Amino acid sequence: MKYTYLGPPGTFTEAALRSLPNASGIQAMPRTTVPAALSAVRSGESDCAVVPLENSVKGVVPATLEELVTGDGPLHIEAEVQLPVTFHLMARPQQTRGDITTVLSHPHAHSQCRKWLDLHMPDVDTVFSTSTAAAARTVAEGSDQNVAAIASSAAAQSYGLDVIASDIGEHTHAVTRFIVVTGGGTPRARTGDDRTTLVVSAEGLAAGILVDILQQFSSRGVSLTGIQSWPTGSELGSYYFFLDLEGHIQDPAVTDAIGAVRCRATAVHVLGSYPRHQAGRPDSLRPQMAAV
Ligand SMILES: O=C(O)C(=O)C[C@]1(C(=O)O)C=C[C@@H](O)C=C1
Repeated sequence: MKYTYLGPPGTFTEAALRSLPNASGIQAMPRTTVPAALSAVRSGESDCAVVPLENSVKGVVPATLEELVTGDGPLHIEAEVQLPVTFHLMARPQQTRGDITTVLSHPHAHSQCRKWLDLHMPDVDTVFSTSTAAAARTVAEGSDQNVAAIASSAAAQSYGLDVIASDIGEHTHAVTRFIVVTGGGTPRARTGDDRTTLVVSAEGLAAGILVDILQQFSSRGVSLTGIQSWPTGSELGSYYFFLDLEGHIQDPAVTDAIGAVRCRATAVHVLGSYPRHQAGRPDSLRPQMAAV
């Protein structure tokens, strides 16, 4: 099985991929951006992509949401993985904090460490990179001694950097939710502890439509675990709604609620029903995944 992921090696996304139950049979193929990892799935170059979707501190990862909501071609969420993310400041060996004038990182990682930087290194410049590991690699391979990266301990090891400040994130227990995306295929079997993700478009519909849509879930006892809006691009105030809910598309209450939403919305696209992440659950991915 070929899996593209947000690389290079050493990203948190790679750690999520390596935590999958079928990881030993995966050919991991790093890509520079989330859209590139997902495009490979659409073109058939890879079977699956692992990408970050949201973080407990800084919220949704915009590049992933945009691709799921507006990208060309079918994408299907097959599984989710939640991983703790711990950020370290790292530099070339022998560099100290006082030598550093520029800090590189992914915008999501940087914003989780901004308070620490403001307090301890208020004068450094920030340069954004495509991922935390890309930042670490740039620091390791570049000629500038005065740069540091914010990345994982795995990235420090992979690129031969020294950690010069540990655990500098705003919240020590930050968690990122990653998703495994395929180009289609059969829905995951119901486990009894599932999540369903869908995109609802209510473009051009009357005021109050969002409340009406949400009521279709609450009146049937279906809990929403997340809602994000993404602009349709047609005019200010026009949105797609990205919904996460508890339950499987085959649960009667979920089927019924989605049917009622279809009657009200302009379009409904179910992105997937899949087991909710549980720490240590060995069956987050079905064993027959290899056959997808
Ligand atoms: O850059 C990485 O290591 C990633 O896997 C990306 C990413 C993100 O997109 O949010 C993943 C988790 C962290 O919140 C920071 C960065």
